[in-house]
Amino acid sequence: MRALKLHELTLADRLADIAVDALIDEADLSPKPALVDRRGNGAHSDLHVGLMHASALSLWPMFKEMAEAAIECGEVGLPLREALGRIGREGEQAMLSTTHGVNTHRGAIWALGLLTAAAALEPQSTRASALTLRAAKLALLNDRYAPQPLSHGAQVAQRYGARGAREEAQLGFPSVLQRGLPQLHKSRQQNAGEQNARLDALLAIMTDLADTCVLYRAGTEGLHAMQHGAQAVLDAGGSATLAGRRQLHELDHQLLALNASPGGAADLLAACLFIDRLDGAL
Ligand SMILES: CC(C)(COP(=O)(O)OP(=O)(O)OC[C@H]1O[C@@H](n2cnc3c(N)ncnc32)[C@H](O[C@H]2O[C@H](COP(=O)(O)OP(=O)(O)OP(=O)(O)O)[C@@H](O)[C@H]2O)[C@@H]1O)[C@@H](O)C(=O)NCCC(=O)NCCS
Ligand SMILES: Nc1ncnc2[nH]cnc12
Repeated sequence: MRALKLHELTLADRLADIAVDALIDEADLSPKPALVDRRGNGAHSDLHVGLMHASALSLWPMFKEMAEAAIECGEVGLPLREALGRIGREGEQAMLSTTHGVNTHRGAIWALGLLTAAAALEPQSTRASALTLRAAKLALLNDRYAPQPLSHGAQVAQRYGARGAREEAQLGFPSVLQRGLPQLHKSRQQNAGEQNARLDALLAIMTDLADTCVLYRAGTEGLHAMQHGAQAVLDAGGSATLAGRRQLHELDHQLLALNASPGGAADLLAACLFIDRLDGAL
């Protein structure tokens, strides 16, 4: 059989590769506070890094199908939004059957699904601001077939009036654009090293996010601990410094004690890594 050459990969193949790579890089990044990483399962009794990898890989066909739907539709509109909703729901089922029912990547399916479709629509225009604007326009469209389950996010919205994953996308991913990506670039410029730069980007996202996972598990006490603790690491010089590492260690302990897992921030770090990796890749 003839070997497949790299240039024969389709745009949809390459976007699915980049999305899955972003998820695997997020899972592997260590030490993340109270999240699953290479050290252990963080605040999750039912997760480990191998399951995060398996979950990420199970989503490759879904990301490819989302990119193909965007190429076929050719524009932001209801047909594409509803196709993404259907493909996303099927992807969630693939994820749940891989993880035996554990929600590993629901938020990531949403964020990376929108960004993958936005990139496939205009592969020559993947600058962060243009890409997130197209993704936001998609997120603002109402999928008529979306079920309205009483998700953790919906319960938290009722209880605290918090903005969740839907609003983050509809606003054009401000946590990624205004926090994660600038911090990633800043820490790289300061020669923090790639892993520390990614940790700093995660912490920057955590400083301001209304993470519905944290709110659901640990209420406003958990959210304040996450936001203030993340800011304290950055104020101490970031994860590449000794003082910053001490603060990071402290944050890990505090969040574990509160059972507060910043899963939404982890998904948005994956979105950040996806956008970063798109630069010049298509
Ligand atoms: C439009 C949807 C986002 C609707 O989903 P939902 O109503 O569920 O919205 P949220 O709960 O607000 O968010 C969904 C997931 O997004 C992550 N997230 C949380 N906060 C934010 C935030 N502020 N910004 C961005 N993203 C956020 C989070 O995902 C992570 O949490 C997972 C674990 O959470 P949970 O299930 O609560 O698990 P545990 O606490 O561990 O449970 P227990 O052990 O206690 O039982 C974690 O793995 C991360 O993934 C939220 O879960 C959208 O999802 C939707 O409509 N989907 C349907 C189909 C569709 O359209 N798909 C996309 C097409 S592009
Ligand atoms: N590394 C991680 N740990 C726990 N929940 C997550 N959701 C997405 N990534 C996660």
